[in-house]
Amino acid sequence: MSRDDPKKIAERQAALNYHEFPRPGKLEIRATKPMATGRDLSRAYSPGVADACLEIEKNAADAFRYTAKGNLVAVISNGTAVLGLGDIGAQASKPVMEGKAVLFKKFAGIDCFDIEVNETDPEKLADLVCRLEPTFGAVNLEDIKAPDCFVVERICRERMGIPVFHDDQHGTAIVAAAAATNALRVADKRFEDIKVVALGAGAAGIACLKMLIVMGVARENITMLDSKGVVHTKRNNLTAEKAEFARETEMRTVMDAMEGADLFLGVSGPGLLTQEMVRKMAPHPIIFALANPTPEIMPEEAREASPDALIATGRSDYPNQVNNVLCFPFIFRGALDAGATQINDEMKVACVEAIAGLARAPASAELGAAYQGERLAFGPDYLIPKPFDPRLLPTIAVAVAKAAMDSGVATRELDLDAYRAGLQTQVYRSALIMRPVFEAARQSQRRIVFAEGEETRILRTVQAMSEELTGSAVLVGRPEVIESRIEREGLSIKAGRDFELVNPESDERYRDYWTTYHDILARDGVTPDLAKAILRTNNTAIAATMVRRGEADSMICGTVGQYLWHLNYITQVLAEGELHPVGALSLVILDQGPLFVTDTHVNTEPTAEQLADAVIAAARHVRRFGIAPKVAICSGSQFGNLDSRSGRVARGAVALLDAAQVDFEYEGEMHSDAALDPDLRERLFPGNRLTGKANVLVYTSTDAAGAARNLLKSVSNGLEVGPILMGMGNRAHIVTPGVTVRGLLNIAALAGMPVSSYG
Ligand SMILES: NC(=O)C1=CN([C@@H]2O[C@H](COP(=O)(O)OP(=O)(O)OC[C@H]3O[C@@H](n4cnc5c(N)ncnc54)[C@H](OP(=O)(O)O)[C@@H]3O)[C@@H](O)[C@H]2O)C=CC1
Ligand SMILES: CC(=O)C(=O)O
Ligand SMILES: [Mg+2]
Repeated sequence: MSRDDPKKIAERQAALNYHEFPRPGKLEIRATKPMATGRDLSRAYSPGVADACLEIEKNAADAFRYTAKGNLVAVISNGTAVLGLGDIGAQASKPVMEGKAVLFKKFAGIDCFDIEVNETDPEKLADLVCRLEPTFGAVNLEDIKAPDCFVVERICRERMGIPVFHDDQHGTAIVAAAAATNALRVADKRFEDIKVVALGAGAAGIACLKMLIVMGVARENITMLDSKGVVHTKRNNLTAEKAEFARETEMRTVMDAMEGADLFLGVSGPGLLTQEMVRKMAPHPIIFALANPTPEIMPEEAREASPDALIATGRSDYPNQVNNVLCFPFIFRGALDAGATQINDEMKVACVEAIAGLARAPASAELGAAYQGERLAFGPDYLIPKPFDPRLLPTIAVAVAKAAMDSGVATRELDLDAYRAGLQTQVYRSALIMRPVFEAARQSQRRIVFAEGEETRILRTVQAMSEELTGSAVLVGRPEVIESRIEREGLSIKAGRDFELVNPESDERYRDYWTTYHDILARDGVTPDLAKAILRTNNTAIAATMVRRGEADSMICGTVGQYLWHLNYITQVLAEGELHPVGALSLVILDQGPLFVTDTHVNTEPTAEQLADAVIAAARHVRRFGIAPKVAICSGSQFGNLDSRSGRVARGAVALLDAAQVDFEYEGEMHSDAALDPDLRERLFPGNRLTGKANVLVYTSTDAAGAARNLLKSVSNGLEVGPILMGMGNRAHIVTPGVTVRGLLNIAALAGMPVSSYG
C-alpha cells in the first residue's frame, strides 16, 4: 500500500487526530492529595511541606516515603534513533516518549515524566541524566542511537543508585529472546545449533545478540551486518561493540549471510530483506523483522517466500508482536517494588522466562475478551503473549522482584504471594472487592450450569473457573460446536474433566427434564408436547430444570436475549416457596469505590412493598461484600416535595422499612445527588438518618435504575459486577449481553457461594 493510498491517508489522519483531540498530547498530571481547603494548602505547600523536606534532608531514603519518587520513572531521549525513523531530533521524539509514559501507566501503574533533551554528546547527556537522580525512582533511556547509547547507559549505571535501563537494548533483547525460545520449540531447534543473521548492529541489535549468547547461541554462528554490510575482522574503525561480533569471513552482503540461516533478526530499517534472501534460509526458518514502524520484510511477503517460516514483527497488526512493550512496564514494576538499585542480568533472564512461559500457558479470560476472534493457542502465530494480556503484570513483576531479591540488589524483602495478589488487584479492578466472594466460592463445590454453553465467553469463563475456582461447570450446548470452539480459542478445558455437557439435541436425560417441566407447569397450560418442544429448544428452561432437579446448584444465562425473557423461564421453574425474584442488583466499581444500584431489571414499576423487599434484599447482598449498606431511595421527589407515583412509592417503601425496623441505614426519598453528597442532603433535610455517602441507590423504576447503572458504567468508567438476581436463593443469575468474561467469572463466583454465606 503506498503512502497515497486513501486508506493509508485516512489512517494517518486518524493517528494525528488521536494525538490532537480533545486536547493535544497523551498525558496530564493529576494531584493525588486533596487541595480543596486552606488547611490542605497549608499542608501541601508552605508551611507543612517544610516538615517533609526536613525529614528527607535528614534521611534521603525518606524521599520514597514522602514524595512520588518511588513510582516515578524518567523516559529520556535525545531523539537520535527514534523507532526506525532515525535521527529526527528531541522535539520530534516527544510523541514516542509520551507514548512510552502512557504504556508505563496503563500497563503497570507507573508514573513517568517524558524528557526530551537537545544534547547529542553522550557524555554530556549522561551527566544531565545523572543529575536528575533526586527526582526519579528509575530511568528508562529511549531511542538514543548506537554507539552513544552504550556510553550514556554505562556512565549512568556507574554513577546512579537507581535502576537505569535502555529499553531499545534490553527491553528488545528480552522480548526477542522470549520469542526465540518459543519459536525454536515450535521449529524443534536448539539455541546451541542455530545460525543467526542480525541485520542492524545498533542498540537493539547488539543487545539482542548478547542475550542470544546468554541463551546458548554460539558466537561463531552469528553474522552481524550494519549499513556497510557484514561486520568482519578486516573492517576498519569498528566500534568496540561491533568488534566483539566481527567474523573472519569472506561474506559481505545480506544475501551471502542468509545462506542456511535459521534465525534472521532484523533491527535495522524498512524493507531491507527481500524474498530472495528469505529463500536462502534453512528449512523452517525464524524471521524476526522488528524495525518499526515498517519491518525489514512484510509478513505476507516473507510467508510467500517461505511458507513454513515463523514470523514476528514489532507491529500490533500482525501476529507475534515482538516489541519491548511486553517488557519495560513490568520489569520496572518489579524493580521499583523491590527497591532494586539496578536491573541486572538475573532480573532480565527471569523476565525472558516469564514472558516465554506465558505464551505457552492457556490464554486467560481477559485476554480472550481483549482479542476476541483471534486464536491464542501456543504455536506459529502465537509465539509471544499479547500486550493486553493481564497476566503480564503479576507474572513478570513477581519474577523480576524475586530475581532482584535472590541476586542481592533489592532493598526491600517482599512477601511474593501478597505482592502477586496486590498486582492482580491492580489488573482486575474488581478483584479486591470480589476477593471475599471468590474465597467463599473456593470453599464450596457448587455445580453451575451455563445455559449458553456454546458461547465463546462462556468457554473462556469455564477455563478461568478451572484456574481460579473450585466448583464445577455444566454446559448446555452441542458437543461438536463446543469442542471446535475450544480448539479455535486455544483453551485447555476438556469435556468430562473440566465441565459436563448437556446436549439439547440428544441427551439421555431429556425425558426426565421435560416431565419435570411438565409436572411444574401442567396446570399453567403447558401440555406434554409443549414441554417436550421447550426442553428441546430452550437452553434457559433446560438449565433451570437441572437446578430444580438438584443436578446443578445454580444457573447462569443471558449472554444473548432479553432479561425478562430469561426471567420468565427461571420464575416458572424455580420460584417456589419463599423463592421469587425480588430485583436485580448491580455493583458498579468506580475510582471512588463501589456503588450498588437496584432494581435494574425485574420489577419495571415496583409497588412500595416490592421496593421495600428489594431494599432489604440489596442490603443483605451488599453485606456479603463486607460493606455496611447505606441505602438511599431515589426519586424525582425529594423528602415529600412531589405527589408523583415515584414519590408515593418511595415514601411507602420508607414507611414499610420503618415498620420492619431493619438493621441498616436507609433514607428517602431524595435525588441521586443528595444521596451521594451528605452536605447537600443535610441542607435539604437537616437531621436525615443517612450518614455519609449512600452506597446503595434504589430507584422506583427499572428505567431509572438502568439509566443510573449505564451512566455510571459509560461516563464514570465504572466496572460492573452483576446484575445479581435477588430473591432466588442464588439458584439463578441473568447477565446482560454486553457482559465480559471477567464479568461472567465474577457472576460464576457469586453463583458458587454456598447459600449459607450467600445469606
Ligand atoms: N520491535 C522492537 O521492540 C524494537 C524495534 N527496534 C527497531 O530496530 C531498529 C533499530 O533501532 P536501534 O537499534 O535503536 O537503532 P540504532 O540507530 O542504534 O541502530 C540502527 C542499526 O541499523 C543499521 N542500519 C541502518 N540502515 C541500514 C541498512 N540500510 N542496512 C543495514 N543496516 C542498517 C545501522 O547501521 P550502522 O551501524 O552502520 O549505522 C545500525 O546498526 C529501528 O527500526 C527500531 O524501530 C528498536 C527497538 C525495539
Ligand atoms: C519499540 C521501540 O522502542 C522502538 O521501535 O524503538
Ligand atoms: Mg525505542
